[in-house]
Amino acid sequence: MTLEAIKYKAGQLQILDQLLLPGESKYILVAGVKDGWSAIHKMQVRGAPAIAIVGCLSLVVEIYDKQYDTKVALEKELGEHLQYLVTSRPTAVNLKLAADEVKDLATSLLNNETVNVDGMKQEVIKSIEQMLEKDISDNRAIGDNGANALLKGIDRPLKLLTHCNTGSLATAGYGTALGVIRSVNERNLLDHVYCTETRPYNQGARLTAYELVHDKLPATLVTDSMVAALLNSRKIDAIIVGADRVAANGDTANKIGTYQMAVVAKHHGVPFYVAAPFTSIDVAIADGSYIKIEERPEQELTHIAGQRIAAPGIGCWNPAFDVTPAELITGIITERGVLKPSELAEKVRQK
Ligand SMILES: CSC[C@H]1O[C@H](OP(=O)(O)O)[C@H](O)[C@@H]1O
Repeated sequence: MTLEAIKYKAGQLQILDQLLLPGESKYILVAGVKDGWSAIHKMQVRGAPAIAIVGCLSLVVEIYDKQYDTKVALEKELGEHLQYLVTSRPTAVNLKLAADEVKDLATSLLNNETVNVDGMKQEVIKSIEQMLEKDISDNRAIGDNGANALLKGIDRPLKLLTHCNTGSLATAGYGTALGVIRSVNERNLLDHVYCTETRPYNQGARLTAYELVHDKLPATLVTDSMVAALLNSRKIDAIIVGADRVAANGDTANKIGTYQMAVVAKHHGVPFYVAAPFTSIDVAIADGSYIKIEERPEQELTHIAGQRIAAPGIGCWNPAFDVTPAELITGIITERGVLKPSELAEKVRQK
């Protein structure tokens, strides 16, 4: 079993085809931005941070062996590729923020007369390659900050519930919400983790269960519809989920089903945490009403592994995400600490 979603070295990029998991562990080559766009759009690679890293690394693959006559030509091509890549999936903000950073770097290098075109290309490649290590270090920090928050005032093992997949298969490694669960376990204070199957793409049943079994964590798979019964019958200490886009007021877009879990958590007095790096926070939007929610093909709802499970002819609605209002969120666990939703915008501006 492998948990490395992304394999990159010196301009060569491969991704673990997550559409085949858990049955088959197969890497596919990403030979440039068209492959990158397609792999993200088809969800062969998914997860907000992983989408940003694979999108940008596909750009590195695209330009790695190319020669450019001028910095203007290089900057123009970078902008065109990045504009294309960000159309692969609309809800997670990470790829857009990463693309903006690369574009800003390219513009800065274009205007720096001490840098030639080859130097500009190498600087852009280096900045993107660094995203891999930074994501892993961010996730480790999120894990520690989250474990500290969940265990504050508690000296017994925890029962936790999570949704979708937020582990090594959604990031460059370790994970966000699943990283917190890993950090709690590293302190020998994880009693049990419950993961939802996360219909219709089944990231929980196919991917999170895969990671939990790989790590030999005490875990139980439940259906999305069991969350209320689970909180009503077993003492769950906290729910912890990931994020695809957090607005300035703390409203959070995450996998469909997250919102109703937050409502149930409120009803049962269970703390509800979002774990996300600052690369998932979009202070350019005031609240969750501005977040575009991706709608996916109905086949993802009507079929499982190519087998039809829904009556032919039935209409379908398949939003991939929903928005949890900030007032239902206990805290947002980031690499820079655990923030109340109301503290977010100021903390991000402090950069
Ligand atoms: C670590 S962010 C993971 C985030 O992304 C997932 O969505 P998808 O599988 O459609 O890319 C889900 O919302 C997770 O919380």
